[in-house]
Amino acid sequence: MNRQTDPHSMIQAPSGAGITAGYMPGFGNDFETEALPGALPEGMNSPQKCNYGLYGEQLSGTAFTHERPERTWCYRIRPSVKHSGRYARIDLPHWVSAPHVIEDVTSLGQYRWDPVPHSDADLTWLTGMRTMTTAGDVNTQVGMASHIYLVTASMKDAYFYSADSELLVVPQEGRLRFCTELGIIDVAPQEIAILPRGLVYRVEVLEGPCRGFVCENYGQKFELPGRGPIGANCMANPRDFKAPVAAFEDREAPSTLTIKWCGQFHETQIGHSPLDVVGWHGNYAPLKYDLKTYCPVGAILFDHPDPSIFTVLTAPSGQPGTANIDFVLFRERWMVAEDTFRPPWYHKNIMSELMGNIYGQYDAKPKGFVPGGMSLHNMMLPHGPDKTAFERASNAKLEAEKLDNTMSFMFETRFPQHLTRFAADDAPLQDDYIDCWSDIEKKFDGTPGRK
Ligand SMILES: O=C(O)Cc1cc(O)ccc1O
Ligand SMILES: [Fe+2]
Repeated sequence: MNRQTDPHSMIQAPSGAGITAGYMPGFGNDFETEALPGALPEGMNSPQKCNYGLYGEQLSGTAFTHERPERTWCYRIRPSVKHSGRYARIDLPHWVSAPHVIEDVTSLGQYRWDPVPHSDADLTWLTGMRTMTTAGDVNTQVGMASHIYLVTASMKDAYFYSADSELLVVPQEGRLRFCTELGIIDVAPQEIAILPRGLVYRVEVLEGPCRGFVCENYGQKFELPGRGPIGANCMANPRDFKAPVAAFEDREAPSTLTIKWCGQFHETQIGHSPLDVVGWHGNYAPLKYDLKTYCPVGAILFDHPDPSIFTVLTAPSGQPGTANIDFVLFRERWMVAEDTFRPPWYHKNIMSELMGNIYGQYDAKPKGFVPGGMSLHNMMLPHGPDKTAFERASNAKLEAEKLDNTMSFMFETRFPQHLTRFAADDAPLQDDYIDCWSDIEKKFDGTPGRK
């Protein structure tokens, strides 16, 4: 075991070979991992004294009485209560929580934004978060918020956790490192990270500038969708999700811990790094997932299935089949359906659809929906292919065609999404978006026959 001498570095298990992220496969597994041999007690959770003088501490992500509890036992250098214990309210005006309905902002509409540009400012994970929409209510743990992050600076002696939410991070540009209590997760575009509620972490820039999307889930955790008749394979496979191996910092340094709690931000001071968990076991852990391992299943003869066929993760709302949030991925795939209008159909949906483009071109919108850009088709508002996509798809010679150079996603929630002031006024809203449908022509002339 190598002990790093750089006070900012982490001791890494099991190789000690420096700062690299190591992972264990599986979604919802009961993991166990230790950065020093014997850090985990054998066969029990609360020995009278722990090895190495560690403190045992449980992080509960579900009620104690939940029928399938999600919790992790941490063995750490100091218990988490060892901070100043005084919380001072701070302002992060761009990170907004539901309910947040602004009187003079109209959320009813079809909206699309160009990528939010970077600025010259040094922005961290906390100061670079820009809320676009909110839905539901953070206080009752229902709904979500969508954010864009613009991050150019690492957090230094600064840590964060959200008591309000689980964060689903979808990078579009740059590479980020999440140094968490339970280990290190690195993410790049075409990967995602899931950071559970209550987990403390610091975010570092590995390669900047970084831009991406965040779905802040106020409700029940994301889980893998039941695959029903599809069976046990394809879509997202559990083994492709990776939890980090234990890694810890033994570092004395005056530090700040920021907590998001009921939509407000509070700071407290701490004299050491809180990333001091030497070993842990349990099933409540951060994860990463490579979106390129998502195996899409689709129509192999005719017609266009509902986009739920592309669900990567779903966060239940308590009403079966009606998610608080579905995370849906539109990636490269073959289009083979015969005598079929292949792009998404025109539709209205009770769910609210917020989309982001990770790279390439989306089939329903060949122009205008660009990488880093977002769109919102809110509850029960009609949308569908633009004029160009419609004409092309209804006249194309239907051969097997590979949809290449495409990766977009959707955060789809059962709740209407409300625009923030930033989304309405500051972000690059495309005022002419709805014109993409304006010259769709009337083809009906009363005579039968396909036109
Ligand atoms: O609106 C969208 O582009 C997303 C979407 C895609 C699709 O294939 C079917 C329905 C749907 O809402
Ligand atoms: Fe849609």
